[in-house]
Amino acid sequence: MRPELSEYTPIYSGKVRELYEVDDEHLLLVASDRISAYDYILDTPIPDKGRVLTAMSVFFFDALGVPNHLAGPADDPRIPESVLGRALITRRLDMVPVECVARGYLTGSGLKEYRANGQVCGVPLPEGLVDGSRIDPPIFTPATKAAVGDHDENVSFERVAADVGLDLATRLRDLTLEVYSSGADIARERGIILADTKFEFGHTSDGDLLLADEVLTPDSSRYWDGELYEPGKALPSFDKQIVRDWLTKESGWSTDAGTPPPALPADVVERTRARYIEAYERISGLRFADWPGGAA
Ligand SMILES: N#Cc1c(N)ncnc1-c1cnn(Cc2cccc(F)c2)c1
Repeated sequence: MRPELSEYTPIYSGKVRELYEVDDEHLLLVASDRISAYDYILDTPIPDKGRVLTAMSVFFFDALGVPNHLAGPADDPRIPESVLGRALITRRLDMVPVECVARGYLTGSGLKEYRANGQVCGVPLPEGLVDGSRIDPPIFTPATKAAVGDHDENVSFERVAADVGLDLATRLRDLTLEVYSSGADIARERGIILADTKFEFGHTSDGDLLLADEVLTPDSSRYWDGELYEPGKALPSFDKQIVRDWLTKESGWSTDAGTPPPALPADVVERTRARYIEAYERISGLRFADWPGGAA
């Protein structure tokens, strides 16, 4: 008999995820079906988004073989039925207060910084790069965790070293670039570009540094369709572009409307759900139908 979610103490609620205390040593990390666009949490959920992104994290945790915070399987008996398939039991860690970002392509806030001063987080880049240019080898572009509702602030490696010490900053950088490169290689072989990603790490009570949070999901990474990739062209998001295009080109809403986006039509929801499943099945080579928590 599985416990009820109400038996666990909620300790954090993010835009699309929640964190609960299971016991002194363990947490329950829950991924919702909520989707965000243009800094809004949309009213319409995407069915199975939480389960697909949880399955993606588990695939990459297993594939990358890096010591991590997972403390049980996807069907662990401590996981309540109501969140089965979109929740994981993890070890409770002392989290390192650094958003560990790796970039293999120039876009977003990195592109904005580059256009202003030719570098990203203090890392100089060659002249002449454009939106979507490959950065090879990838670069470590850390950020400080923002308060709820704010954007993270890009910081230099030197600032991270000042905050957490040079040894730990160096380990965070090396691990971030190693894990990103390995994951991006796996995805690229299957036709999906992981342009960038954000990792979080934490320490056990024994002082071991573990990879935590979610790993290489479409919510923590930019997913691009490898078949469409060419530098200099605004690159659509593999998973979110259907929603973005409907909102800005068909719904009558605009990003400067000052009002929340409208509810999504059923076909946009279903096509978006299908894109998440397609990304998972292409990258993992597994069937989403085999993942726990599906309709009985
Ligand atoms: N992972 C992890 C983790 C851990 N293993 N131990 C202690 N703290 C965290 C932790 C704290 N904040 N977050 C972000 C986060 C993740 C998921 C859902 C949320 F609501 C919020 C993660």
